[in-house]
Amino acid sequence: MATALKNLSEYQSEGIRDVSARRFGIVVAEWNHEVTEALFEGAIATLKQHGVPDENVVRKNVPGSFELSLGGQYLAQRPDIDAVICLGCVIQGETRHFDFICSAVAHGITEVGLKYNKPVIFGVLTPDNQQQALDRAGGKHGNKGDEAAITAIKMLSF
Ligand SMILES: Nc1c(NC[C@H](O)[C@H](O)[C@H](O)CO)[nH]c(=O)[nH]c1=O
Ligand SMILES: CC(=O)[C@@H](O)COP(=O)(O)O
Repeated sequence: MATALKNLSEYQSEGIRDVSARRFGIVVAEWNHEVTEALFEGAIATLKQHGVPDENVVRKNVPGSFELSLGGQYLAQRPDIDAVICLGCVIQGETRHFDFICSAVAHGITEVGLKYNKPVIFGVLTPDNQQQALDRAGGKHGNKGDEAAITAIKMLSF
């Protein structure tokens, strides 16, 4: 279902376990920081709503979304972190660079989760333009950061 037909911040809550004692890593790409900071605010707010204290969250920044895979791996390999949330925003430009970044980071984040056998969440927006990004970072379509955080929580409830 396209995002335009659903709200990223709405979710079914049945089956969610208590995660207040679990520890989360959040990796935030600095590119398009207005958007990625909004994603982070959504993610941290969602974790707090589920009882996760600030001290149970480790935040690290990376330059761009391409680096989310390695940043996510740095955190996923830590025995004191139960799940990793990767937040980024890759906006289509004039060239095919967008395609290479999006493909690399999607595959990279997937590989990290499988390698370390723990949730590593793809919280990366891949819009055509800035407005589409803002609409999905606390705008009319909700917040991808909320979705990424609740996805991490649900995977820890597996
Ligand atoms: N254009 C965007 C980038 N580009 C930078 C890459 O992510 C990477 O940091 C660089 O290629 C060096 O390895 N990153 C984004 O997150 N969003 C963009 O729109
Ligand atoms: C996704 C990108 O790297 C992109 O913003 C770069 O823009 P361009 O393709 O016009 O060089």
